[in-house]
Amino acid sequence: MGKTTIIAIAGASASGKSLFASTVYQELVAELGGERISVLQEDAYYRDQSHLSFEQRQLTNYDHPAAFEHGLLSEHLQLLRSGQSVEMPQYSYQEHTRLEKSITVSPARVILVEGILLLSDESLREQFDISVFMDTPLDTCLLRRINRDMELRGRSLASITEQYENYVRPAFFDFIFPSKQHADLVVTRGGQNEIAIDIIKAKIRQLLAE
Ligand SMILES: Nc1ncnc2c1ncn2[C@@H]1O[C@H](COP(=O)(O)OP(=O)(O)O)[C@@H](O)[C@H]1O
Ligand SMILES: Nc1ccn([C@@H]2O[C@H](COP(=O)(O)O)[C@@H](O)[C@H]2O)c(=O)n1
Repeated sequence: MGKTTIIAIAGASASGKSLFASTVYQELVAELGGERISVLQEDAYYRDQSHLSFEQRQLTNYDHPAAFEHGLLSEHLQLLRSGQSVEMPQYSYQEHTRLEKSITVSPARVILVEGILLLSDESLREQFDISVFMDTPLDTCLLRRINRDMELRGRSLASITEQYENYVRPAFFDFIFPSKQHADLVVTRGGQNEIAIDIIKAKIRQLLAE
C-alpha cells in the first residue's frame, strides 16, 4: 500500500477542526476517490461511561486528558499504519457515552485525525507526521460552540456557560494552547481558511503521488 502519513488537526473546541478535516477529505475524495484517505475523531475515544448514571456522566470533565482513552486511539493509529482495519467507537454527546455500534476504518495512505488534545499527549504526538493547529480566537470559538451545542448536542445556554467556565476555558489554557508549539502549521480563521485547506490538499496529493 505504501507508507502511511498521519495528519493531526488540533485546536480549541469549535475552532473548526471537524469542518477543516471534512472539507479536505470530501474535496480530495471527489477528486481522487475515497480509498486512500481515512478520517478519525479523537472524540470517538472518549471513555465509555455506560456503567455510570446519566447524572454522574454530567459531572465528568470532558476537557481533561483523563476523559479520553488515548491508549486505544494510539493503538488504532498503529494498526492502521501497519495496514489493518480498526473498529472506531461511536460517541453520543447527548448520552455522554459510547454507542454500542462502531465504525470500521480502513487502512489508508493518508489518515486525518482531529481533536482538542491530540498535540498535548506525547505518545500520540510521536505518531503524527504532520500537525496542524486551528488558531481561532476563543471568543469566536465560544459563539460557535453555543450555536452548535444548542442545535446539535442538546444543550441549554445555562449548561454551556457553566461547562465553559468550569472546564472548557481552563483546559484551553492548561493543555490546548501550550500544545500549539508542536504544530507544523498554524491555521487562522477556522475551518473555512481556503489557503490552508489548499496547502494541506496539495501536500496530500504529493504524498499520494510518491
Ligand atoms: N470559518 C468558519 N466560519 C463560520 N462557521 C464556522 C467556521 N469554522 C467552523 N464553523 C462552524 O463552527 C462550528 C464548530 O466548528 P467545528 O468544525 O465543529 O469545530 P471543532 O471540530 O473544532 O469543534 C460548526 O457549526 C461549524 O460549522
Ligand atoms: N459528553 C461530552 C463530550 C465532550 N464534550 C465537549 O466536546 C468538546 C470537544 O469536541 P469538539 O468537537 O468541540 O472539539 C470538549 O470541549 C468537551 O467539553 C461535551 O460537552 N460533552
